[in-house]
Amino acid sequence: MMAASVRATFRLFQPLRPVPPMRIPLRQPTVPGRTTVARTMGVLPLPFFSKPRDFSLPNSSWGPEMVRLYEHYNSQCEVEREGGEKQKGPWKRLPSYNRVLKYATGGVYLSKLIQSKARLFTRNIKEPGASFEYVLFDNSEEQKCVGILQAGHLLEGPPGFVHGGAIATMIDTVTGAHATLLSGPVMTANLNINYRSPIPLGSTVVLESCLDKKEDKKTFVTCKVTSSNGSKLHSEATALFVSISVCKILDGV
Ligand SMILES: CCCCCCCCCCCC(=O)SCCNC(=O)CCNC(=O)[C@H](O)C(C)(C)COP(=O)(O)OP(=O)(O)OC[C@H]1O[C@@H](n2cnc3c(N)ncnc32)[C@H](O)[C@@H]1OP(=O)(O)O
Repeated sequence: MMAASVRATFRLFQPLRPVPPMRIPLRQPTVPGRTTVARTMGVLPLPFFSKPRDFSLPNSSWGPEMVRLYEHYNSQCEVEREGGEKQKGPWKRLPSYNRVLKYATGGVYLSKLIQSKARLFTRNIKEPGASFEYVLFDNSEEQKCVGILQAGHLLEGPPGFVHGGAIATMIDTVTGAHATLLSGPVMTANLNINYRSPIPLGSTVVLESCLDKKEDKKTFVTCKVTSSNGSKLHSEATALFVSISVCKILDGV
């Protein structure tokens, strides 16, 4: 029963809403004479009431190429018809938050404390521009998903260039989001990357994920990472995502 209602709200594997956070202890000393209600309000987590931050919106760290590409796709999310009426365009920007719903146990050994502190790997560094600055756009008609990435100074691998693991992370993120939109909840089963040319630290690159084929539980996608003007191929990848049942996530097995 519980699983069914959770399943309904968990459609599309939505990691998009904030988690009602854990109760946190009062930092200030308890005021003598406060009512029970007032004391309860005192320990209610503030973020519960606030709107979650969408990390895929422009910020001051974005360079001109990042902004240009964002505007290129964002302008195609809504198009103006004759007569000035607006309608949905071919692309859709995917919002991005740093926490996911915690219906899943994430493994039976994961403590409540760890769960309350969990953050999405690609969104866990607060300083704007320091690590992964990215935004995803989806084109369902063309079965394509595009990621625009500005790689910050904390992603260094070889001196002056982006770490291969960081590139893999972003390929997994773009293809994973794409496969989720195509097939519902999935896990990465296989990710195969050819690194063709290094990505300069601080530069902006484009990741393009395309559906290759779908076979039963399997969704195969390909991904190319190119320079912002498309002239240089940095990496190419193939990925296999296997559909999983929501119960698998819920039960942590
Ligand atoms: C807007 C949204 C944003 C969403 C934003 C999300 C972005 C982040 C995305 C990050 C995604 C991740 O990092 S996920 C984390 C990394 N991945 C994992 O930890 C996965 C660990 N592995 C597993 O849990 C499991 O092995 C699974 C789920 C992958 C598969 O297990 P299963 O469900 O039991 O499936 P199983 O029956 O064995 O296999 C089904 C079919 O797939 C094939 N198959 C299974 N594994 C493989 C494999 N490695 N290579 C080839 N083929 C395989 C089998 O042969 C079979 O084919 P046939 O016989 O039917 O032909």
